[in-house]
Amino acid sequence: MAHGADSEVGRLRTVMLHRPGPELSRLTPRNNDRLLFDGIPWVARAQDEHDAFAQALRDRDVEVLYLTELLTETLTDETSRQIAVDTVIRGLELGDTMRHYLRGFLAEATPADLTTYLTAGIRNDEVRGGFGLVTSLLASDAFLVDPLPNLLFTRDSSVWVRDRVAITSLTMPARKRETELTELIYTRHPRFVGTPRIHGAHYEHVEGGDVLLLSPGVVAVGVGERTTPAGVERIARQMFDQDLAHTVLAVPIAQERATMHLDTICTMVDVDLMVVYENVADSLVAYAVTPAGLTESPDGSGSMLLDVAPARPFLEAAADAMGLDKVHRIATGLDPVEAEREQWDDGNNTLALAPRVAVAYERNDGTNARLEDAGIEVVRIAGSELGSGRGGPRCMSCPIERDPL
Ligand SMILES: NC(=O)NCCC[C@H](N)C(=O)O
Repeated sequence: MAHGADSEVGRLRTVMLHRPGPELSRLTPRNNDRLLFDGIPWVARAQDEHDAFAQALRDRDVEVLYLTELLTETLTDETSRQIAVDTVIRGLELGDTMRHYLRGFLAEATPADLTTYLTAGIRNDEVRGGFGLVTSLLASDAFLVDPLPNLLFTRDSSVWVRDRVAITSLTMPARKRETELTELIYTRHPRFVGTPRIHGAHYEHVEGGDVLLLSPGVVAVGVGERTTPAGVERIARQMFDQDLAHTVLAVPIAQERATMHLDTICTMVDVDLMVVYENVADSLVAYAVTPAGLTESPDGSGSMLLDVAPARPFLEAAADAMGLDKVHRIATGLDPVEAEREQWDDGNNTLALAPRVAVAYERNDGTNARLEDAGIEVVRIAGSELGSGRGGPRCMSCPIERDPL
């Protein structure tokens, strides 16, 4: 396959990252909660940490694509620019006077500048026209176009399942605009034109951090703060319909910030081995969803029926669906307090580069030691600043191509 992935651990060939940029400088103690950061990152250090992450991937022969470079290349095309501008000025903060001004202003911007406006946003005191009620009444540092600091977490705004890409449907208002950018890239960038797509931002909520490709044909989807039950139902039907999966495991997770996505609780480091947050490992369950034929309707069209098995322990249900005797697990921490600390700091959120080789934040000593005890090669990266948005190596990466298992 030209692009795509059918597992979490097949050799990683191509990945999309986002190097943190001016959008991070928009964070203040007044807006960081709304913008889903737990602190105010030191931007230059975050960039250094991210560059080291990208270099660690390149050192392993992984092709690193940057979201903003793909976007800028996409925006060299006039129709793409038009779509991007039309979409961003739909924002309801603008009012028609400012909308009219920004339409003209953004249409004149270079592709690189337009990328910056789309990602770093536009503050009220940065515009040079469109003055009126909106500019007068909004605070000078209010955003006319919100910044997207969570673009860093490319995992969530799109996900490849075999040779298709799913544009996801993000839940949190601060992140919704991210999929306007991924959709534009996957629809109009020459590298991706014609790529078959599933799901979409207009559908029920599904975020990429909740989607784990356990093995070819078996997909686990977390259901919690971000992905809804209806979202899993929607994406499961599409995956069955297009032969992308034979089993979807719907895995309820606590609707809390610490466990916002399934990949904050567990990630795969080998074909039959996961690192799992020990404090919840024994209580995680899964509902196995499988296709159960089509209903007949009078007009001859059918819709797919789903069989939903009763809840079972997650790792048992996973092993059965994957055709394995057992899925083994490595604990984030044996001591519950260490486990809680390292889970919070994304110790579970590893990015496999190949079976038994995984990138992890260096700070999670206990978890990394356990991974190494189990024979996993741990590629350590710094994440003191990157982690302030609550995401680790898996969250910060969207695999575009992995070798099939
Ligand atoms: N897959 C992930 O767990 N992504 C991390 C997303 C962090 C981001 N600040 C958010 O709250 O959405």
